[in-house]
Amino acid sequence: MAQSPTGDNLPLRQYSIQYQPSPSPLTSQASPITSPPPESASSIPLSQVDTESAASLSWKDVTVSFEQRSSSPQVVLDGVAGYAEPYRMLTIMGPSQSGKSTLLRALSGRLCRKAKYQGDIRINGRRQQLTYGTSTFLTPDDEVLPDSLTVKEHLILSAFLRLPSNLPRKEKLAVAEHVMSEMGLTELAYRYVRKCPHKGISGGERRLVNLAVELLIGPSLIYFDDAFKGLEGASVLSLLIKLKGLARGGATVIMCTEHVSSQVYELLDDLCLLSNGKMVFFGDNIAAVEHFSTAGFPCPPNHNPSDHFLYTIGAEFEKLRAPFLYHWSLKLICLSRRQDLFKTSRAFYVYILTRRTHCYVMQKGGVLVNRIKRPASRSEFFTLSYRSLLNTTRALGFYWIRILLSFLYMLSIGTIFLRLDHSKSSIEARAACIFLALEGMMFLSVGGVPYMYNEVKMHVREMVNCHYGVANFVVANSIASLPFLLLISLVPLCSMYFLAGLHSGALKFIYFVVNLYLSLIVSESLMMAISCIVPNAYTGMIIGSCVQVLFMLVGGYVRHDNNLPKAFWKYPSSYISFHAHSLRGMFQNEFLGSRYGGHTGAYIVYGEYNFPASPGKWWSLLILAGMAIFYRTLSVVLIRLSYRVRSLTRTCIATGKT
Ligand SMILES: Nc1ncnc2c1ncn2[C@@H]1O[C@H](COP(=O)(O)OP(=O)(O)OP(=O)(O)O)[C@@H](O)[C@H]1O
Repeated sequence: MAQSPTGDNLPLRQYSIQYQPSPSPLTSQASPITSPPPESASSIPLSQVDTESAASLSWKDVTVSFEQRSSSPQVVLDGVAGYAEPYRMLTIMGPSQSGKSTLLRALSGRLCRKAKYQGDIRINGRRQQLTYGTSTFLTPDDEVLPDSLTVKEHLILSAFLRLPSNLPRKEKLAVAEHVMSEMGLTELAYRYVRKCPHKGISGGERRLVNLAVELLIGPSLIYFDDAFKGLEGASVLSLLIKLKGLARGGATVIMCTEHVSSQVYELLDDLCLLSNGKMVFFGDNIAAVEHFSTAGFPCPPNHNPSDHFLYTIGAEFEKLRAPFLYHWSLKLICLSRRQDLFKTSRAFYVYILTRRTHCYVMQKGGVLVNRIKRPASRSEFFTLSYRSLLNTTRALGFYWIRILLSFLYMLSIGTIFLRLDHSKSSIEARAACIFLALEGMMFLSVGGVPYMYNEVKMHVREMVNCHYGVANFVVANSIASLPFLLLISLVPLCSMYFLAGLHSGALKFIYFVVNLYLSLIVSESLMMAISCIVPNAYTGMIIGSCVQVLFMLVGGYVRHDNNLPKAFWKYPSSYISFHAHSLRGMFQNEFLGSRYGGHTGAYIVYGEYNFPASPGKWWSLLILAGMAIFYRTLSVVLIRLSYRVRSLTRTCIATGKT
C-alpha cells in the first residue's frame, strides 16, 4: 500500500493493485474441513494489519425487517453474524431475495428509513460512524456516468470533487492518473464513458470506471452490491482481480453476488452464504465445499460449487426438485439433511463470535483513522459547474438539437405570420403568434427530462457516498444551463420577431427576450423538480408534458381569465401557472401603448383578452424569477426527501443504540 505524496499529515492513501493469482485453492492440498473451520492459512494475522487505516468489521445478531401494510413485518435478516477483515475479500452469496443486499446496506449504514434494524455492528471493535472517505458503496443499479466526458476527464473532475481542497492541483491530477493506471484504464483515457461501439467503453469497463472514481479517496471499506450483475466472463474476472488486488492492498472488500463461475469461485476469499435471511455458512471458499459435503450435500465432481450451494439452499429449488423426487421417503431424507445444514450454521456463529472478540483486542485503539477532509464547498461548486457545463456543451441532443429545433419552429411561426400590419384583423394573429411562440418553446423543455434525470441520478449516487451537497449540485446545474437558455431564447426568437413584424421598439424586443428567457428558466426548473421524483425518464416526460399542458390551459389565452371556473382552474391553477404570468407580460408588452384597427392596447389586453390589469409587465418578470428560484429550491428539497439515505445503522454504530 503506497502512501500518497500529499505531504502534511493527510491520511490519504492510494491502492496499489498488483494482484498475483495464487495457485487454485480448490486444487491445492486442502485439509479436511470440520465445523467450525480452522483459521484460514491465507488470512493475515490481525497483529500484522496496518491499524492506521485498516478496518475490521464485525457484526452479530443483525436483524432487519420491513413493515408490511397488510401482514406482520417481513423479517429479511434474522440474527446474522460475521466479520470482514482487511486484506481479505468477503463475498456474500445466496439465492435471490435471500437478504444479501440488505445485509450489505446494513453493514454500510445505508439502510432505508423503512427498515427496522437491530444488531451490533462494530468497526475495529467500536461502534463508530463511517466518516467521509472511510467507505464507499457501489451498486450497478446506480451506475450513471456523465456520458459526454472521457474516462480521463471524469476521473480528474471526480478527483477535484472528492479530494480535499488543500491538496495541490498537481497532486490531485497525480492521484487521478495513479488510479487510472492501477485500474488498467490508461488505454481508455480518451474514450467517452458512454456505451458506444466506437468511441465509448463496454459495460465491464464502465463498472471499472465507477470503481476507480470511488478509489480516488482511498476508502478502507469497499462495499459492492451485485458486483457482477450484467457482466460476462472476461469482465467478471477482470473486475474480481481488481477487487482482490484492492483487498491485498489493505482494503476490506465486501461484495455480494448471486453466484459465480467455478473459475471465479476459486479466486474468492471468504464466503457468507445466506438463505432466506439466515446464515448458512461463513468461512473460506474451500471450507464451504467441505461443509456442504459433511452435511450430506457433496458437490459433484466438475460441478460449479457456487451453483451447487444455490441449488442446495435455495427455497425455490425445493419446488423444482419435488417432481423429480418420486419417492416421498427420499424427499424427506433430503429435507431433513437440509435442516442439518442449517443447524451447523450455529457452530459457525459461535466461531465467528470468538473471532470477532479477537478483532476487538487486536485493533490498536479501535478507531478508523483513514479520514480525509471534504473539499471546500466553493471548490465543489466550481467543479460541479464546470462538469455540468462540459457535459451540456457536448450533449448534442439536449441543447444543440433543441436550439436547431427552436430555430426551425420560430422560423415556421415567423413565416406563417409574415409581416403583420396594424389592422383590426392583425390583433388575433399577433395574439396567436405570441401564444404559439411561447408555448412551443416552453414545451420543448420536456425533451430535457432524460438528461436531467440522469444528472440527478448521478448526483444521488455521489451523495450516497457523501461527496457533495444537494444545494451545490442544483445551483451548479442551474448556472450551467443559463448560457444555453439564453441562446435558445435569442437565436430562434430573432427569426420570428422580425419576420412576423411584432412591436418594433428596442425596449419591447428586449422585454420579449427577457420574458422568454425567464419563462424557459422556470420551465427548465420545473422539469428538474419533476426529474427528482420520477422512477424513470419516460414517466418524467409524460408528467412534464401533462403539467405544461395544464399550465397552458389556464394561461389566459385558451380560456379567458374571467371565464375560468373558480374552483381549481382559477384558484390556484391560474396563479401558479407561469404560462399565465409570462403570457400576460408578453401581451402587455406587445399591445399597450399602440393602436390596432382603432382599438387601444389597453382595450385589447384587458377588455378583449381579459387579462387582469395588475401586476404590470415588469412585475411579471419578477414573479417568473421568483418561480425559477422556487422550483430550484423545490428540487433541493425533493432530492433530499426522496433519496434520503439516512444512515440508520450509522447512527446505531455511533451511538450504540440497538
Ligand atoms: N426497501 C424495502 N422495502 C420493503 N422490502 C424490502 C426492501 N428492500 C428489500 N426488501 C425485501 O427484502 C428481501 C430481500 O431483499 P434483498 O434485496 O436484500 O435480497 P437479495 O438477496 O439481495 O436479492 P437479489 O439477489 O434479487 O438482489 C426481499 O424480499 C425484498 O422484497
